[in-house]
Order: sequence, then C-alpha cells, then structure tokens
Amino acid sequence: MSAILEVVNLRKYFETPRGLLHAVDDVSFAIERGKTLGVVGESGCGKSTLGRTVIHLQEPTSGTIVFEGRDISRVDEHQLKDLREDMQMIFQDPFSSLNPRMSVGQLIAEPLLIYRKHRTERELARHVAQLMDTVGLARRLANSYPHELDGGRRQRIGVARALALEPKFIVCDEPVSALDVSIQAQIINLMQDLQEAMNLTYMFITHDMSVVRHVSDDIMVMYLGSMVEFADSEEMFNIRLHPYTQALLAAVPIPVIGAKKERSLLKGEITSPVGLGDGCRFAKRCPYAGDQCFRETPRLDELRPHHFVACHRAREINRLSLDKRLELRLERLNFS
Ligand SMILES: Nc1ncnc2c1ncn2[C@@H]1O[C@H](COP(=O)(O)OP(=O)(O)OP(=O)(O)O)[C@@H](O)[C@H]1O
Repeated sequence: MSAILEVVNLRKYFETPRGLLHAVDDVSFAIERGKTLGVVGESGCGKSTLGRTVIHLQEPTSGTIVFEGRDISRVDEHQLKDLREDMQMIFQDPFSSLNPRMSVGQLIAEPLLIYRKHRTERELARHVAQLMDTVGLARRLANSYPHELDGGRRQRIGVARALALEPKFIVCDEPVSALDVSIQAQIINLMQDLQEAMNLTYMFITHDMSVVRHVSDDIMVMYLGSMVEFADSEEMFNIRLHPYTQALLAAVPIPVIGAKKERSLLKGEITSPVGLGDGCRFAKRCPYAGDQCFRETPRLDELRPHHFVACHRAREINRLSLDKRLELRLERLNFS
C-alpha cells in the first residue's frame, strides 16, 4: 500500500519574546490512504501545530510534505485553494469555530459557495440537505443556530463542513474532547463510518489514550515538538519502548472511550520548547536518565519491526522490564 501523505524532517518554529520556540522539531512520518494516524502527547507538545502545518493552515519553517505524490512543502495562494479541497480540519470546539450568526444550513453551504460548487441555489440546497443526512443532522435543523444545539450536533456541523468539498485527508484536532462522554462515541462512530464509506485518511490528534487506541491504525507519541515513539496501535498498547509512553499509557487501564484516568506516573512539568539544547528532551523527568541522555539528542531507531523509539536507554530498560515480567510470572507459579 502506498502512503497518501509523507512528511520528512518537518519543523515549525515560532519567534517568541523568550526566543525561538520549537513547536514541531524534525518530525517524519507517513500515513497510508484510508488509515488513521493517532497523535498523542501532553498539552503543548506540538500536536495541533503539526496538524495545522501539514495542511498549510500554517507555513512550515522547513521540511518536506508530499501529498498523493506531489511535493506540497511550499504552496502559493492558488495551490493552497486547490489543496483545501483535498485537506480539511475538524476542530476541537465546534462552538468557537462556527460563526454564531449563521444558521446550520448557511454554515454547511459556506464552503460550497466559496468553492462555487453549484450553478443554482436549488442544487446548493440539495447538496446541503445531503450533507446533513450524511452526518446525521435532521433537515429541520437547517434554520437553527449553533447555540440552539447540543455539543454533539454542533460537532456534526463541523464534520459536514469538513466533508463538503469531498476531501481525502482530514486533520481531526481533539474532535471529541469538548463533548460529553455519552456523545463522544457517537461522533467517533460517525467519523469511522464516514472514513470507511469515503476512504478518508485521518490524522487524529488527542490527549485521550482510550480514544486513540479505539481509532488509530498507527500511533505517534510526541514530546516537546519531537516524535519519541511510533508504532501500530496494537503493538504500541502491547509494548511501550519509551519511558514517556510507558508513563503516559500507564494511566489508561480501561479501553473505554472517555473513561476517566486518574493515575499518572508522570512527574514534573513539561518544560518549554524554547532554547532547547542537546540531549533528550524528556531527560529531566525520566527515571532512567543517565549522563548521555543529558548530552546527546537520541535518534529514532527501529527497535522492533515498524516500531521506532528515540531513547538512548530503550534497549536496556525494556530488557529490564521483560526480565521483571518474567520474574513476576515465575513468582506467581505454584507447583504444590
Ligand atoms: N502561533 C504561535 N505562536 C507562538 N507559539 C505558539 C503558537 N502556536 C503554538 N505555539 C506554541 O507551540 C507549542 C505547541 O503548541 P500546540 O498547540 O501545537 O500543542 P498541543 O500539543 O496541540 O497542545 P494542546 O493540546 O494544548 O493544544 C506550545 O508551546 C505553544 O505555546
């Protein structure tokens, strides 16, 4: 299978009063058509910036983005307009991303009008009605306003707007985080049904580990702008090689969407991605960090097939924890 999107050495830096902020720093990955890449990490690790940069809502500082075999690393205004038809975004908070003065029908019609998808108003109205059906919004809601609807219906408007131009790739930025737990599964199911029906490719950004497990084919773990681990979802939930991922996922005992997770093994604060020197960015919080971790930036290594990790001590730690697991199993054996 070939990748619909390939990203190589992508960087997005911001000038800030405190110095250059490395929001996304040298990130490379690929996504196959029809699949979902889950992107996880704590708040501020660069997930949204990565998603926004990949689809040119923000211009990359450097790096290569190849979409359907075309190099789209740099685009002019005209190319950007074309790109918008193929690459879309669903936002976390549908309320703040929707113009409160526009009705549901108008909100869904807007992208169609901008892209002049219809010759007549009748055609346009028919298309809006079809989109409402597709996302499960009753047609009678066409004249309602966002504030009159619950969070789930508002997010259905966000999904309809993203789908209007029939994109191939959608960045879903925490699309269910602002919703009640009972509604989250409905929206996720809708998005999965649409993915299957339209062969959509998703980049699914979330800090919710139970959600990411449910939706992802592959998972990327980010820490302070860098990718620290990458593997397919099943492999990642079986074996975590990076101490950061181990701590992050240890807080998810139950694979239920929206399940509350109270236990976190992560100590200390995420530091700021400003003025970063050499060394592992996680070293200050890492229980295994040694001298080398503070001196040298770890490279991403393929430690197991299709399972990449950037950690100097990953081999050692994981051998240790495998030994520990074996020890525990032996202890539990009862021969009497
Ligand atoms: N336009 C900007 N100008 C300056 N700094 C920015 C800008 N956008 C993001 N940042 C900074 O870049 C870093 C990454 O932010 P980003 O929003 O991508 O992280 P995130 O993982 O998506 O976090 P969250 O889940 O809280 O949205 C943060 O330190 C943030 O403050």
